[in-house]
Amino acid sequence: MKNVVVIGAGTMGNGIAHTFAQSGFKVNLVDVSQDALDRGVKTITTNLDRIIAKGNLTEEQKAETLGNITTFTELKEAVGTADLIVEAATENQDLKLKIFGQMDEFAPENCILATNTSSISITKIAAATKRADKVIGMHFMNPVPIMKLVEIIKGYSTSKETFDIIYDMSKTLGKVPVEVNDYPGFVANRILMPMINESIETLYNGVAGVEEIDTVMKLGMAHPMGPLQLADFIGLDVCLAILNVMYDGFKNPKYAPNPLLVNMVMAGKLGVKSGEGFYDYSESKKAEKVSKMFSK
Ligand SMILES: CC(=O)CC(=O)SCCNC(=O)CCNC(=O)[C@H](O)C(C)(C)COP(=O)(O)OP(=O)(O)OC[C@H]1O[C@@H](n2cnc3c(N)ncnc32)[C@H](O)[C@@H]1OP(=O)(O)O
Ligand SMILES: NC(=O)C1=CN([C@@H]2O[C@H](COP(=O)(O)OP(=O)(O)OC[C@H]3O[C@@H](n4cnc5c(N)ncnc54)[C@H](OP(=O)(O)O)[C@@H]3O)[C@@H](O)[C@H]2O)C=CC1
Repeated sequence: MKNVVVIGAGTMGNGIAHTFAQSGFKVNLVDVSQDALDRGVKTITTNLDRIIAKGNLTEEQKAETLGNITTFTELKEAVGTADLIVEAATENQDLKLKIFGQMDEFAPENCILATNTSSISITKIAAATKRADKVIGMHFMNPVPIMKLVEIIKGYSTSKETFDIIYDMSKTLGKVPVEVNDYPGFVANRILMPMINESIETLYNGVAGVEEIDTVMKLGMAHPMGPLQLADFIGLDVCLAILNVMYDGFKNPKYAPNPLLVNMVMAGKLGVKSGEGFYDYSESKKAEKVSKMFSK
C-alpha cells in the first residue's frame, strides 16, 4: 500500500497528509479550493521546519516529504490509483455521506475508505457506499504529526482484514492504534467534549474567567492546555458539531452544547483558525505578546 489520498486540507487534513508523506507514502491532497490547499501545504512546511529546528529532520528529508504531496481540487482526478483514502473534510454528516458516495464511485475496487470523523457513525457513512466492509474510522488527534493516538473504529460491517490493515498501518506511521466500537463520539470525544462543554458552562455561569478556568486545569490537573484553549485549538465549530452528534445519538441532555458555544460559532468565532475564540489570535495580539516578552 503506497498511494494515499487525503480529503480536506484543514486543521487535520494537512497534518494527516504530512504524517503519511513523511513516512514515505505518495499523498494526493484534495480540497475544494486551491487557497485551502496552499494554506495546508504552507502549514506542513512550517511544521517540517519546526522538526528541522529540533535536529530531527534534514532539509533533504523535508524536500522528499513535500515532494510526496500533490494537490488536487477535483476528487475524481485524485483517487484513480488510491490504495487508501482518508477523509478529513468538515464535520458534517450530509457532506461526508456525499463525499463517501463519490469516493466509492471513483476509487479502485480494493481501495480502503477511512474517515477521520470525530463523532459521526462509521456504520452510517459506510452505508453510503457499496463496500461497507472496506470502510473504517481512522481518528487521528490534533496536532497529528506529534500526537501518538489513533482511534481505529470498526463500523457494523467493517471486515477484520480492513481493520488489521489500518491497525498495522497506524503503527507504520509511528502511532499507537486503539480499537474502538462505533458509538457517537467513540472514546476520545465522549470523554473530552463533556469536559470542554462544562468549562464553557462554568464561564457562562460566571464562576471564573477564561484564563482562570484554563489555569485551574493546567496547573491543577497537569493538562498541557486548558479546556478553553484546547477548544480554540480544535475549532469551536468542530466542538459544537461533535456535541450535537452525541446529543442526537444518545438522546441525553448531558451532551447538549452550551448556548455560549452555539452563539460563538454563529458569530464566526471559531478559535485559532478564524483568529478569535475564547482567546484572540490576531496578528496584532501576537505582536503585543512578543513585545511583552522582550520588555521583561
Ligand atoms: C477533537 C478530536 O476529534 C480529537 C482531538 O484531536 S482532541 C485534541 C487532542 N490534542 C490535545 O489534547 C493537545 C493538547 N496540547 C498539547 O499536547 C500541547 O499543548 C502541544 C503538543 C499541542 C503543544 O505543546 P507545548 O509544549 O505547548 O508547545 P511546544 O513546546 O511548542 O510543542 C511541543 C512539541 O509539539 C510540536 N508542535 C506544537 N504545535 C504543533 C503543531 N500545530 N503541529 C505540529 N507540531 C506541533 C512542537 O514542535 C514540539 O515538538 P517536540 O516535542 O519535537 O519538541
Ligand atoms: N480539529 C480537530 O482537532 C479534529 C478534527 N477531527 C475531524 O477531522 C475532520 C476535519 O476537521 P478539521 O480539519 O478540524 O476541519 P477544518 O474546518 O479545519 O477543515 C476542513 C476542510 O475540509 C474542506 N472541505 C469541505 N468540503 C470539502 C469537500 N467536499 N472536499 C474536500 N474538502 C472539503 C474545508 O474547505 P472549506 O473551508 O472551503 O469548506 C476545509 O479546508 C472532521 O471530521 C473533524 O471532526 C478529528 C480530530 C481532531
